[in-house]
This record gives sequence, structure tokens and C-alpha cells, in this order.
Amino acid sequence: MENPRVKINSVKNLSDNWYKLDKVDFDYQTKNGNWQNQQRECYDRGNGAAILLYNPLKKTVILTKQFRMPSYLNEHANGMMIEVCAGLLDADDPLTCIIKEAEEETGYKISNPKKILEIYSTPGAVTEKLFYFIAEYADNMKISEGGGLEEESEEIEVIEIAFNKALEMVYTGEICDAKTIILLQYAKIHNLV
Ligand SMILES: Nc1nc2c(ncn2[C@@H]2O[C@H](COP(=O)(O)OP(=O)(O)O[C@H]3O[C@H](CO)[C@@H](O)[C@H](O)[C@@H]3O)[C@@H](O)[C@H]2O)c(=O)[nH]1
Ligand SMILES: [Mg+2]
Repeated sequence: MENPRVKINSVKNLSDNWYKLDKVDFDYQTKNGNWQNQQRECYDRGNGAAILLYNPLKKTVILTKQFRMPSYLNEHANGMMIEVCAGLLDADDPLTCIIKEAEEETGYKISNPKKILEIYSTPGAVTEKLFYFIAEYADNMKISEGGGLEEESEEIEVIEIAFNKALEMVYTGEICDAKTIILLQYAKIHNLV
């Protein structure tokens, strides 16, 4: 972290409940050389990983559906978001996390996920960097129901859907989650399915 045009003066914690919200006071040197004082609130939930599971023979993908309060608060009809499987890293590295998360949420035991992108989801407000993966799946990799962890009160519906149908749902607005759209479009551009 090294930018000579930025001097951090103070970091004040505003909330430290489940995750952490900090208010950062800093001086920023503008193009004309002047120093300008600024404040930004930065929400830190750690980093995450997301994965598109795809089957090139069946031409299908595995998606999840779950209630998301923040989207519900912001005009999503019922808050039931259709997304690729994803999770927060917690103490794991991205690869370990995504293998675990795929099994917990979808019930598929995948091998050899491939990391394709690292993306800051909401760079103006949230610190999170998301590691994007893809992996092929097959019916014989399904070892459990999936659905998420009960102790984390996760209730995740697993959806197997035709790849073309999923792409269509991006344009109808039924799929409106950024990481999901990015991964579906990646699969289309690279002819994965
Ligand atoms: N009590 C409580 N529990 C919480 C809170 N926030 C999250 N949790 C618990 O923490 C779990 C996190 O589940 P993960 O599967 O690890 O994460 P995720 O919510 O699916 O996050 C993924 O998607 C996000 C949205 O696109 C991404 O932001 C994130 O990086 C990750 O990819 C949730 O299911 C919930 O049980 C909170 O404020 N309070
Ligand atoms: Mg999740």
C-alpha cells in the first residue's frame, strides 16, 4: 500500500459488530499539487470467492437462490437473489474457500477450480476483493444436498439450469447479481458451455 499522494491521518471505527465500518480521514494530493482533506467510510467484510459450476455436455450451470436483505431493502422485488455459489474467505485462502463453499452450498465436490479474475466489487465503499473461479461439474460429483450451513442460518436453494436460459435471465433482470453476470458472460465469451 504505497501512494505518495495519500496521507492517512486517522481511522475511526464506527461499527464493529458482525463486520467492521471505519471512517478514514486522509489528505489527498490533487492533480494541481494541492492537498485536500477527505473522509471516506469503508466497510470491511474481508475478501470472498465465487465460482461458476458448468457442465459442457449438458450445457447447464449450477446457481443458488437465497434471501438477501440488503437487496430487499433496495427495491429487489422479494430479496430472493439468484447467484453463483460464493462465500467469504474467513481464514482460508481463496482456493480452499471455494472448494469448501461449493460443497456446503451446492453439494458438489469439485476438483481443480481455475481462478480467472480478482475483482473489487464496490471499490468506493467496500474493501472486499472477490476471487472468481470456474469449474466443470458432473452428476457423479454431487455428494450431498448442499443448501448451506444451518448454524449460519443459510437456506440456499440449488438450481441446475440451461446455460442459455441463465443468460436470458440476465437480460430479463431475473439475474441481477454482478458476480453472477460476470461469470456467465465469461463463460459465453470463452465458449465454455
Ligand atoms: N448474524 C449475522 N450473520 C451474518 C451477518 N452477515 C453475514 N452473516 C452470516 O455469514 C454468512 C456468510 O455466508 P457466506 O456464504 O460465507 O458469504 P455470502 O454471504 O454468500 O457472501 C458472498 O456473496 C456476497 C454477496 O455477493 C459477497 O459480498 C461475498 O464476498 C461472498 O462472495 C451468512 O450466510 C450469514 O449466516 C450479519 O450481519 N449478522
Ligand atoms: Mg454464500
